[in-house]
Amino acid sequence: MSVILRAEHVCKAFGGVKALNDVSFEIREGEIIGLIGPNGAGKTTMFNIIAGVYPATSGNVEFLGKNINTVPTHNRVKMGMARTFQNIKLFSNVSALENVLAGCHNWSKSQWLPIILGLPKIKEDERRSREYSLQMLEFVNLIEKKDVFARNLPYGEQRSLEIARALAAKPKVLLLDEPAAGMNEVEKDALQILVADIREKLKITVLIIEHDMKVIMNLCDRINVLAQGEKICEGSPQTVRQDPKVIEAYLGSAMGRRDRFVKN
Ligand SMILES: Nc1ncnc2c1ncn2[C@@H]1O[C@H](COP(=O)(O)OP(=O)(O)OP(=O)(O)O)[C@@H](O)[C@H]1O
Repeated sequence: MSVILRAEHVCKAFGGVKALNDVSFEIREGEIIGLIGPNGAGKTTMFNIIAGVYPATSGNVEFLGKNINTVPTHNRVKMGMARTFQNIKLFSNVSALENVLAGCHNWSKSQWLPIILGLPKIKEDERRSREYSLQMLEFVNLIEKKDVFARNLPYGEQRSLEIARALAAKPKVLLLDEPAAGMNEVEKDALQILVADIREKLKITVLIIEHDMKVIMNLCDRINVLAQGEKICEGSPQTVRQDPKVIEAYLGSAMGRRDRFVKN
């Protein structure tokens, strides 16, 4: 399996706060990789650097063998990177289908002038975008809700819709930022099946930030653990679960988290 995404010696400082210090890891094609750590560990900062929200202070990010340090976010999407957000960012006053359609824009060639002119090529593009969006809604089990406004969907379905919109971009890598946050146990089980299907059926590589240890341990091939901006462990769920540094980091940040590692 070839390396699809690589972070090399990434550092990020926000004023005096060192959010990331010399963090390196790589993701191979077809893997589901976890990025975990206690609150403030630097997970979202790492995600934002990978997605191009802001640059690293130093270090490199490579995607598909190319250094992307200076590639803007929208071009990373075009290259094959899509993400969801910790706080859901849907267009709340439009339908589920229209939300997913918005995710197709990076490969659909539709532009406003040809649409107004009603050119046949654009009609064909629109038809393909709509067809693909419906397929993605079906994939995340929301086809019945295609005409429902995003804001009227239950929380778990809003998260699924966000995933469908990211999938509509036809990514090679999907970045999921705390997809299980706020979900009940039934929704979490469905999420695990969905993420496994994204890898198996759509052949998309996944990087996932998640606080829910059961979800992470069940899904991931390998896990990278951050604490206070540094990578303290990398390995299989089994390795990470038993690593004293990991247990210590979680214990240090919130008493009781150790139980979650030991039991799950
Ligand atoms: N834009 C910013 N400006 C200043 N400091 C920031 C900024 N973003 C993050 N930080 C700081 O960087 C550190 C890492 O934050 P980050 O959000 O990456 O952690 P996290 O692991 O995602 O935490 P959580 O699990 O709570 O979401 C924290 O100390 C945070 O306060």
